[in-house]
Amino acid sequence: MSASTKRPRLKLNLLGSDGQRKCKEIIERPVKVLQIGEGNFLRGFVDWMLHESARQGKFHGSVVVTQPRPGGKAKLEQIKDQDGLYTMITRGLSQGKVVERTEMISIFSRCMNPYEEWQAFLELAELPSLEFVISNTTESGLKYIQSDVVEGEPVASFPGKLTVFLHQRYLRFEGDPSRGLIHLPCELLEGNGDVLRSCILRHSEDFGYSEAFRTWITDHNLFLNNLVDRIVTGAPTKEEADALSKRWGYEDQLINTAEPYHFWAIQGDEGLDKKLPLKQAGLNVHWVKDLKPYQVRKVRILNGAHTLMSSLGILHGKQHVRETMEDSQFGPWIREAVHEEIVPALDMPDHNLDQYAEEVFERFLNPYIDHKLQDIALNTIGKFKVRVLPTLLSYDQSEGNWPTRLVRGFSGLLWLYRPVNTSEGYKGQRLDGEAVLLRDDPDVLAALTAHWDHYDSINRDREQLNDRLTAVLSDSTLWGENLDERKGLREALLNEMVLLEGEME
Ligand SMILES: NC(=O)c1ccc[n+]([C@@H]2O[C@H](COP(=O)([O-])OP(=O)(O)OC[C@H]3O[C@@H](n4cnc5c(N)ncnc54)[C@H](O)[C@@H]3O)[C@@H](O)[C@H]2O)c1
Ligand SMILES: O=P(O)(O)OC[C@@H](O)[C@@H](O)[C@H](O)[C@H](O)CO
Repeated sequence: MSASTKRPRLKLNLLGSDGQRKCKEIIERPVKVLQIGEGNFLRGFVDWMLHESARQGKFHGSVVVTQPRPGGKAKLEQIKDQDGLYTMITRGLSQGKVVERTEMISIFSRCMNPYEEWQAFLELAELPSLEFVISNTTESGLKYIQSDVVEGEPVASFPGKLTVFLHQRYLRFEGDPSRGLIHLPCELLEGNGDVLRSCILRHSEDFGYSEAFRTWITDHNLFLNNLVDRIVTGAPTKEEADALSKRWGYEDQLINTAEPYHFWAIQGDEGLDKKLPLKQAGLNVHWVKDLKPYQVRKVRILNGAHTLMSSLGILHGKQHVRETMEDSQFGPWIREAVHEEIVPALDMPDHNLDQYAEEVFERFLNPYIDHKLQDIALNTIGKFKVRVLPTLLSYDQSEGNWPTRLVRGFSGLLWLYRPVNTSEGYKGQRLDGEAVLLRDDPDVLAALTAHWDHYDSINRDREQLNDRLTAVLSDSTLWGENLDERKGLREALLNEMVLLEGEME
């Protein structure tokens, strides 16, 4: 048995009288939030924010945390086992300076497994103090899955479960308009609030609930579209956790880590900050009238730069974002691509895009995070279509020519994604000849494999390359349109691909 396993588990009674008093003071507050999801992100973002606001005496409530699916109750058990406590480590660069902060988060007053405590879960719906439902169940969790409701049995899906929960509340308070809840689904889907409301309305029809209930849902519950942004990296390495445990004298199995940057844009009335006092607690939370610019800004600049650097970086043997940003050629190239090609194409002068881009670069350079290009490259064709291609196409319209860096990034992606189907999956090739596993939709990879079939990269025939490129660009199932019809694009890409071909060893 290692020394660390002998240390006691984090519990309230290990904190000393002052620590206990501070934590209890928050834990014993009335339940204001039902949280669906116990993952790293919610604990490192929303719960951390609520705790900060509570600590400042602004948010007078606590959170009941529940798990969103029948499997994976382990984390919930761990939270229960630690009296709801966990340590949050914030670290990275902020305005050029290294930040490292450790906080004890004590916002959870109860943990509940709705699949084993269905009745108790429904009883929460009857709490007069309840005001919010917050979730993050990944893109897979926030969707309508047809199901039936059986008295006394839990519904599996998150929206299905919430429908029964809201119906219980509606009945208990006899449709009182003031008892509706504020819903903040944090899943990374455009119009996440609208998606949740429509799932609930659909389930309520399936479950045979009344029209009056549906009116109460629509008129007296708020479903707020919102955009979250923070890189939450979860547990530290085992070695680091052991070292921390030694220093603290107890073991925390729920240590969470995140970057200092945090941003939450919520489409809703600023007056709601009275109920959810996050902005007034100094947190980077914005109540906005129109979420779209924030979404576009994040997807095109942050995610766009990630997608742009991933294929070209992998082709050149790079592993991580920071390493790519620190490279004397790639670093300036990415910065120029963003400032000179992505930002101008957005035409959003009032949104401090260049400043946002600089913040993004600082986040990319976070010395504590090794963000793998391979992970970012997962499903890259679909991501490129949404995160980079619209910029490339709109730049063309406004400037009348093709942006050289985005074209280079696109050619890197096309060069890497010339798949060969092997027994280990579809593989591409780096410039040094090393094989790279390509992780994308099998249909996408099969289509690309067919387009590049029998391509002879040894003899370097420009005409043959031109033919293959024509086939790939014309495949509108990949790009949403026939890109070969875009004047001059194929020629621009062809020139870049010939250069890449020349760099192959
Ligand atoms: N970690 C980050 O930096 C970060 C930043 C912004 C957004 N996000 C998004 O947040 C989501 C969760 O990330 P995380 O870091 O908390 O991961 P995590 O693995 O710690 O948590 C995932 C959570 O989603 C639930 N879940 C997974 N599949 C589900 C399904 N099919 N139905 C219902 N629930 C399901 C899990 O039970 C768990 O509660 C991801 O989709 C990610 O894109 C993460
Ligand atoms: O999470 P993905 O796979 O959709 O995209 C990869 C990254 O661009 C993404 O994880 C960002 O780091 C994140 O969106 C920052 O909030």
